[in-house]
Amino acid sequence: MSIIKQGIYHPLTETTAIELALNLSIFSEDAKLSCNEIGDGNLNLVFHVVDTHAGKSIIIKQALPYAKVVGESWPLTINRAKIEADALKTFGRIAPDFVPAVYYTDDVLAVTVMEDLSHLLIARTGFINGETYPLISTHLGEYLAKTLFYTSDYGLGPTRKKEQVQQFINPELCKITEDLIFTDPYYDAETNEFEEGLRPFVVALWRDEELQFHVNVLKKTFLTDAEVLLHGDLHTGSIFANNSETKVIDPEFAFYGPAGFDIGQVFANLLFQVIVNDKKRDLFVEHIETVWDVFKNTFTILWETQNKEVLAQSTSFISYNLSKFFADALGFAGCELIRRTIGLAHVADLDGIKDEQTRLAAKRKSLELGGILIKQRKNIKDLGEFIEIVKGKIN
Ligand SMILES: Nc1ncnc2c1ncn2[C@@H]1O[C@H](COP(=O)(O)OP(=O)(O)O)[C@@H](O)[C@H]1O
Ligand SMILES: CSC[C@H]1O[C@H](OP(=O)(O)O)[C@H](O)[C@@H]1O
Repeated sequence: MSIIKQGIYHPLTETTAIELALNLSIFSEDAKLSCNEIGDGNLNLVFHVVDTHAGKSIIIKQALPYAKVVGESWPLTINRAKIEADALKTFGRIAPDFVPAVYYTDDVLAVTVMEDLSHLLIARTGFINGETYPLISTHLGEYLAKTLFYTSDYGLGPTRKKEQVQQFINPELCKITEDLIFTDPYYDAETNEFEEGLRPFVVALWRDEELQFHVNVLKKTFLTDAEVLLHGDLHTGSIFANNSETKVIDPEFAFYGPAGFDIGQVFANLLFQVIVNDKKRDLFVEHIETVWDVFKNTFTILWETQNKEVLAQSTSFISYNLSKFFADALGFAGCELIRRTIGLAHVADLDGIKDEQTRLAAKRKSLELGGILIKQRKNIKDLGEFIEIVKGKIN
């Protein structure tokens, strides 16, 4: 008898996840499946279902009706599973090399069944273990250029674009970002978490009116600039990699926002390695340079060859757009550095440093660099100047 209740949402267990997998005809009827719940993110359940005999496996991801990291006291729409599945399909059509295949979705169960990427490692974990993934920045530059161009008015045309804006309305997940990235770190909010050794720097940050003005401006950009379909949470914990492949997962925060947001999150999460990884610092600086160079070159080619807007193809207009994306990206990178240091959701790059003084020094650099990028973003004229500022702050 089936133990999956039809037409009703309920959280899966390892047993019911196997039953669901068998019902999908991905495995043979007599397959002996094993299943482990492997979710280590803040929000969802992730089941790894394996048929060892046939050498086949899948991932079943399910949204819970609350944020897993906090519990049932933080209710959260399960519609995020549909947003994530739709975004994976959209980005998968645009940049198939960099996105896991989606095999099946169920909006009632809030389930997405997708390609198992277990042969790769989460990039943040790989970096902390000493990997540098030589192709990751080339791949991310191409992924960003394609997804951000082909979902814009210029790549999609204004009518299709408006339909997609509607499809990806995602207020509850956006509100998390609005609070955790653009609001809570800048006052004494309950959600903040930081070590006492940082308190004098955090209090100074709460009193910094110039910083708050610029964060307000960046938040307004995030709230109002519906430029492109964003991944919306593009940190190195949302990227699987090895030395030849890169795959971007977990776009449940997808919505139409400013292109610089995804680019800035990539910059910031590479900057954490620039800050903490003394031995391989230069390689991570090069990764940041490569992300921007590949993004800029690929985006420019797409703009010049695929543009749906007759009048948009002037050098001055592409240059205007790239300058806006760059300045926004620097500001959003600054916000990500600060919120991952003192806000609710931290990063293992910083928190995993065992020695207290080394850890506090790294966190101070993250806060200082974040503040500079937020305040100076419009004065930093190019990539070279950005890198000079980073090196000046870190060394
Ligand atoms: N397609 C996949 N293949 C293999 N493992 C995956 C896959 N998707 C997610 N995982 C595993 O589950 C973890 C949590 O997934 P993620 O999508 O980041 O969840 P959350 O939305 O809760 O942050 C990842 O860190 C990874 O270990
Ligand atoms: C309560 S959500 C906090 C934080 O978690 C999300 O990350 P992930 O789903 O990758 O674990 C996102 O970054 C949110 O800001």
